[in-house]
Amino acid sequence: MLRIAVPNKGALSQGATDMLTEAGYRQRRGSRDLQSVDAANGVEFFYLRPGDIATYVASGDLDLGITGRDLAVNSGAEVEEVLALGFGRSTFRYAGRPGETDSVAGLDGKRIATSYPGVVQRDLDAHGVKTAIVELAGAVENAIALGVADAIADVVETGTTLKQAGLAVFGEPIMHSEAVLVRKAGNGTGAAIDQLLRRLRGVLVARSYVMLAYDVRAELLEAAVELTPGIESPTVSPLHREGWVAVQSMTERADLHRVMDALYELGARGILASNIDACRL
Ligand SMILES: Nc1ncnc2c1ncn2[C@@H]1O[C@H](COP(=O)(O)OP(=O)(O)OP(=O)(O)O)[C@@H](O)[C@H]1O
Ligand SMILES: O=P(O)(O)OC[C@H]1O[C@H](OP(=O)(O)OP(=O)(O)O)[C@H](O)[C@@H]1O
Ligand SMILES: [Mg+2]
Repeated sequence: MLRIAVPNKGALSQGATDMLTEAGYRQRRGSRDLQSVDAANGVEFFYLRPGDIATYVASGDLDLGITGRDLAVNSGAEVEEVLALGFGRSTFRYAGRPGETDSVAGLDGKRIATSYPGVVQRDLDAHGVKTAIVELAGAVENAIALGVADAIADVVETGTTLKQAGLAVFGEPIMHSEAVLVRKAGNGTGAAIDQLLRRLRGVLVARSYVMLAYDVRAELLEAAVELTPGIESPTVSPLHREGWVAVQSMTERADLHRVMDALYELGARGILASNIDACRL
């Protein structure tokens, strides 16, 4: 059986469970279950704290894990990314009181509070700055006002928490993160892992593409296909109406309305977009 670690709670938990469910895997029934078996697919899931997952996977006890890229780096565990999963996106940034601590060089000799000391130390070393790290479990934005640190480094998603604390980001983003599938560094794959990867890639494609169908006069086909090249090649079928063809092509969701408008202006009609529920490419 393939053994896979999944976040048991927190910012990545629901996204991970949703993605595995869409990929056809049976997930745990209750939010307190620590393990579940999907016998039909030959997979056992272990629900662990997201920050611990890279450590379990690096030890070789579990084959794969879903965690945050920032959490994996922070752990220092020897894992490698197999697939980026497109949810749980965040940036990791320095922040301080505007006008007080507002540059990375200015951190020298100061105190920085964070829940991700591994990520921060790596970045401070790269900048050649010596800064005392104050490790806190959370609500790091309070650390400056409460006098335990001069600056912070934390996950920023919308920026609302920083704004409410009167803090501003400075320096370049330390890292961009999202949920990732990891395996022990140097481990190969096998048929079972390859099948899981195909399923997860199928979910990513189904989420980011739609199936676009339209009718167009045959002489406009080449111009239309330039707008909708698809992934491999569009399907073109004859229409009963003389001189017209029907086209089907996978189109990126993010681009959908621009492409539909351009097709309409070109002369295409009956332009329909539909969701893809699942796919294997
Ligand atoms: N708004 C957010 N807050 C926290 N983490 C986020 C957010 N958006 C995305 N993430 C990502 O989620 C992961 C952190 O999840 P985790 O469950 O450890 O944090 P949490 O939801 O703050 O839980 P806890 O407070 O119990 O630690 C990181 O990979 C982080 O980049
Ligand atoms: O940019 P924003 O959208 O405001 O999101 C980022 C905030 O969310 C997280 O905190 P969380 O709610 O997990 O609390 P914690 O600090 O106690 O972990 C993170 O640590 C930031 O504080
Ligand atoms: Mg948190």
